[in-house]
Amino acid sequence: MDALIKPLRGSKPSDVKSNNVKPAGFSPAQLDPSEFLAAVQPNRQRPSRHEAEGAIRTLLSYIGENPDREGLLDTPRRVIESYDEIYQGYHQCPAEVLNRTFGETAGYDDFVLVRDIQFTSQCEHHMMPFYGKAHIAYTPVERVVGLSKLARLTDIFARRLQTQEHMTAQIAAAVDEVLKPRGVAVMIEAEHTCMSVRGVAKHGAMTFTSRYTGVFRDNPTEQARFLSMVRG
Ligand SMILES: Nc1nc2c(ncn2[C@@H]2O[C@H](COP(=O)(O)OP(=O)(O)OP(=O)(O)O)[C@@H](O)[C@H]2O)c(=O)[nH]1
Ligand SMILES: [Zn+2]
Repeated sequence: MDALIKPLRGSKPSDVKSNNVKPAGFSPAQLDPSEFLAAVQPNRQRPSRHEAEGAIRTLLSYIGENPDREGLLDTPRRVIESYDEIYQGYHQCPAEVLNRTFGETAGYDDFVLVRDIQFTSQCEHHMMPFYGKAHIAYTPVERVVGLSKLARLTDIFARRLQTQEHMTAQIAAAVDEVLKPRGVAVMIEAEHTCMSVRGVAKHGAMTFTSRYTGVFRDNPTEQARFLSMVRG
């Protein structure tokens, strides 16, 4: 558990010398929560910022551009800065945000649902955005977590290269592992730009994924209540 509470990496995204980051491989059968939370592989050499900006110059040349023309001179810097932002989840610890809980709940024992948590993530196949809403419910045992922390948790996993299935499972595993509730339900609905602005080019197609544990998995009534509240 200690390893989950500590930040995944000690370094900031802007550090020049630090370990490389890489999402763990995912197979749907992989149910060990610690696997979901250990999302980075330490001890890999991370390229310097200068090298990363050089890679963007290479890409600019590849698409047929002149990286030395005035309008593109600062583009490699901007792109790497935007990468630091949209991939900052590799440097944040899911367990840390869920650690602060409150015990004065006057015996509240129903589930807590935070619906419509908007997020943007990046698909790991094309490095293109997918975006939508996450709905997260859990049935607390004595202590509850601050509501904003479920949104922060969503962002931590969204700000990594993802598949929607992996992100759904990771959120559920993190809540399960850290809060140890009676059950967790996570549903994500999202549009993938790799499917709308390129390739098959189907605008508006929405993908739904869900993951249930504990009472939401075992009790059809709880699952139905969750679904009806998510649908509003
Ligand atoms: N299951 C899953 N698939 C995804 C996700 N994001 C993107 N994909 C899909 O990943 C697949 C990659 O397929 P490939 O055939 O390897 O790549 P591609 O030639 O670019 O595929 P097309 O998108 O069909 O042009 C595509 O079908 C994408 O729609 C996701 O979150 N989950
Ligand atoms: Zn994609």
